[in-house]
Amino acid sequence: MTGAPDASAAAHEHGHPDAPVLRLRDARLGFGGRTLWDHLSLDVCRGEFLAVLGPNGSGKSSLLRTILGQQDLTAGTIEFRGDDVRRGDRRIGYIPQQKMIPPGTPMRARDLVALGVNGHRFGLPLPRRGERERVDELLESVGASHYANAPVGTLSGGEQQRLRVGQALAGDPDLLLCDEPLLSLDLNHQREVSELIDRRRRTHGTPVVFVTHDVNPVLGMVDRILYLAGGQFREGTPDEVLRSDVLSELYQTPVEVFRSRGRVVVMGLPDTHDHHPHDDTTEASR
Ligand SMILES: Nc1ncnc2c1ncn2[C@@H]1O[C@H](COP(=O)(O)OP(=O)(O)OP(=O)(O)O)[C@@H](O)[C@H]1O
Repeated sequence: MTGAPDASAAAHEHGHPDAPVLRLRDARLGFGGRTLWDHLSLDVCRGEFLAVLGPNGSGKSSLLRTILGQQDLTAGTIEFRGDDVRRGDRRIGYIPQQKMIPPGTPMRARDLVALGVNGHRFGLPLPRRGERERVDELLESVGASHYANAPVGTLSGGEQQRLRVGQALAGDPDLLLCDEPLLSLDLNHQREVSELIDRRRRTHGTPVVFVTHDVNPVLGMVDRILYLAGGQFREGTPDEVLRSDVLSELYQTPVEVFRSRGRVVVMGLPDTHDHHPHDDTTEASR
């Protein structure tokens, strides 16, 4: 070490534009006798797209819950913008799995987005006029203006999911958490919704933590992968992690990773209790 100023250390000071937005140090999460992940140290910086992969039950959603302050770590620390995470922080936007809203639900498309703006659960409501303009702006930003007044239960899964993206952007978030937001969407809607998320990252630098079983729809956007399995994890670029040797070591069984036409295909995944039961070949990462 020299006496010269350490630029990378300075950049990690809270308030510095390059300081990590999210920082975990030596983090562990376990339930009962089971450890989901341990010694997890991770920085997520502005503009980054982190995909979180792994089989069922590996702790992907639980990781999001710790970031949302809904789940305490068993050990270690987690900070969002230099402070301990706290529940209900509006600076974190959350996009859940797409679940169909039943027809007949007495709510228009714009009402779903408005929930993110007028914040039934958070803070003071905006004046109605400002609220309406903000909702219009958000509807426009997710390409949903033309169905703004439609009953939400009559919309397709992809249309509803656009609204959830709009709702998540309402608080002008500094971090976007996505929990399998493309699940059960067709390929076109997968592309549209993932592009909306990626656009926010590119225009505002909002980092994205994206939980998914299938990395392929977002492979071109992903900077880094956190792959959880069997109480262990691997972290790195897609080229560093999505490799036969790395995943074989992680799963402790031979796994083969192929690239085909820009897609990742993983073969030989163990048929464990926490793995999707129906296949041992998948285009992705289960
Ligand atoms: N509060 C809790 N108490 C006890 N066990 C829990 C709790 N929350 C989660 N678990 C367990 O931790 C494991 C990981 O759950 P989690 O939902 O994070 O997995 P996941 O990787 O998101 O799985 P999936 O892909 O199926 O959504 C599961 O076995 C779950 O039952």
